[in-house]
Amino acid sequence: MSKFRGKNGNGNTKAAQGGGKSGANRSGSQQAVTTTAPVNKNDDVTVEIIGLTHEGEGVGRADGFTLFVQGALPGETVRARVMKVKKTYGYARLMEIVAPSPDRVEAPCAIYKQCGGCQLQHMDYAAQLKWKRQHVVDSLERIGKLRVAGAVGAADTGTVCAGSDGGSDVEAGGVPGHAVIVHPTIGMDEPWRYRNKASVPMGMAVSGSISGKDGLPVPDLNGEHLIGGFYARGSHRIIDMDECLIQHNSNDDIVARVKKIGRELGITAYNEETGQGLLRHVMARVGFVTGEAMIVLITNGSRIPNVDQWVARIREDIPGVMSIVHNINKRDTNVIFGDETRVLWGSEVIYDELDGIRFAISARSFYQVNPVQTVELYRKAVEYAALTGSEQVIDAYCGIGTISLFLARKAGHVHGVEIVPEAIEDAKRNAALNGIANAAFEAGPAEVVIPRWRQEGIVPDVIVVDPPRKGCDEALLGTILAMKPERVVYVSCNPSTLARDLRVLEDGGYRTVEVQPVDMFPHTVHVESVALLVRNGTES
Ligand SMILES: C[S@@+](CC[C@H](N)C(=O)[O-])C[C@H]1O[C@@H](n2cnc3c(N)ncnc32)[C@H](O)[C@@H]1O
Repeated sequence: MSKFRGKNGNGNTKAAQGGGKSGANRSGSQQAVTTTAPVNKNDDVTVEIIGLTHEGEGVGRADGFTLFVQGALPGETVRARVMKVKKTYGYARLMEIVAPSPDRVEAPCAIYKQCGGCQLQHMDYAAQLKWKRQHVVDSLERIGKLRVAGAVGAADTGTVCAGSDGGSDVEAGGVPGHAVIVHPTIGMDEPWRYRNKASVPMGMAVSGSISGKDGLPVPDLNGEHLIGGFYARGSHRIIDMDECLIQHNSNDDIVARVKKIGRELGITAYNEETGQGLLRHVMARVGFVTGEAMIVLITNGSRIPNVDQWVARIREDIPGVMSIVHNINKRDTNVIFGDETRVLWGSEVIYDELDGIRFAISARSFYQVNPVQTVELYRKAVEYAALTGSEQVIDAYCGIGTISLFLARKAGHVHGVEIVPEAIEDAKRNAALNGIANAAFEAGPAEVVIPRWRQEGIVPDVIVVDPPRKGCDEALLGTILAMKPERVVYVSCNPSTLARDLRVLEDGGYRTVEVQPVDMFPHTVHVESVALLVRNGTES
């Protein structure tokens, strides 16, 4: 039962039923019960929250009308102010928690409410893990039309699909057939300070009482100074910050010091509206095992004024930095990196280790951001591959060869493919660095390279895929079906595209046996999973 009480003097009193059986969705493609919204902008309403969207917003309903309330948890009664009303749903701002959920905790981050980086700090960690598993289950059922063992259906478990991730056009509930086991999410013992990489956007703010080194005033840039932090929720407004509780301390320290040096040298930040200004992002990366750090200055221009001073000051002020890199991005884009990268000082790469394997990582290469959980994820992928030492394995979307080298320790031969040429250079270097001779790498789109490998006669026993959020290319899925490996191991950072692709593989003759969610991103809504598929008829 959800209660909505209008308070804006428009004469409406809202009282309504909530808790329908199917998931809410913003696109309105499901049955829209109400065409005229029973609430108006600026109404203060009391809402019982019945679920959580995949973006982490609480969901309340009135007569089938849905309100999304950021910061509210399932089971809570909250007072919220209606901010936006669309035809079949609206958004409301959390004003007061009338009756809290037992899963509610105090978010420890001082800027949690403004910052868009984390979405679940207000939820107990054990509840986050449970919710993430349910998110995977929902996606498999709704999008993949898979039957999940022991699943009771999304609407009964308080999870609501927001629709924007592709879950809107199918009904809740699984289909008859084999049941997929979805394991409890593997969480962290210490779910803070887990990120090894920070990519921090830079901006300008009106100067206050900022002083430079030795208390000297910083150069006057029309009364403004350099700031840097993450974007406010749902905007490109930068929240200046010096501490992020999910970042490794080294990254916080680096970004804070680089900002300070930048201020003292009179560096301007790029303004995405005018296209003027220099510094766009500062990226800091640290090897958890080695302690080696890399700094990347991403600028809107080829020349950094006082570059020698920059480098000298960074080296002087920040111990542990092994690599200072400059990347040039002059484009009007949200993409962080441009195409031109050069080393300003030190090494082109830093090193880190995962499960005893050493990796060289260059500025633009993908490297999982949570190394503790990465080891869990990769061990599970290797377990699912069930290698005996003789198998031919393809690792598609291999990045710098991380999973490939884990697999190579147990396989006959691993063929890795990745679209970023620098990452493939790193992968080759990494194989050599670890004395691994049974792994070869090729740069190019997986959907082009793997069909060619097929023509060349490569017959894989196992194919591992770890695509970006958009999932596997259709042509690649077709090639996997044509190559008929005994096992497919699918590593995914997006349950929606995972479910979509599992359906294609199931229809092509594979059976999804089990899925293991892994919490790579505590306190955010993101969840990583690894799925095992076997070819029908190859396993009882
Ligand atoms: C989620 S990351 C996984 C990387 C690696 N498996 C790891 O765990 O570090 C996805 C990778 O796919 C690469 N990629 C994106 N599109 C691709 C494509 N069409 N073909 C091959 N690689 C691609 C990206 O550059 C990125 O390195």
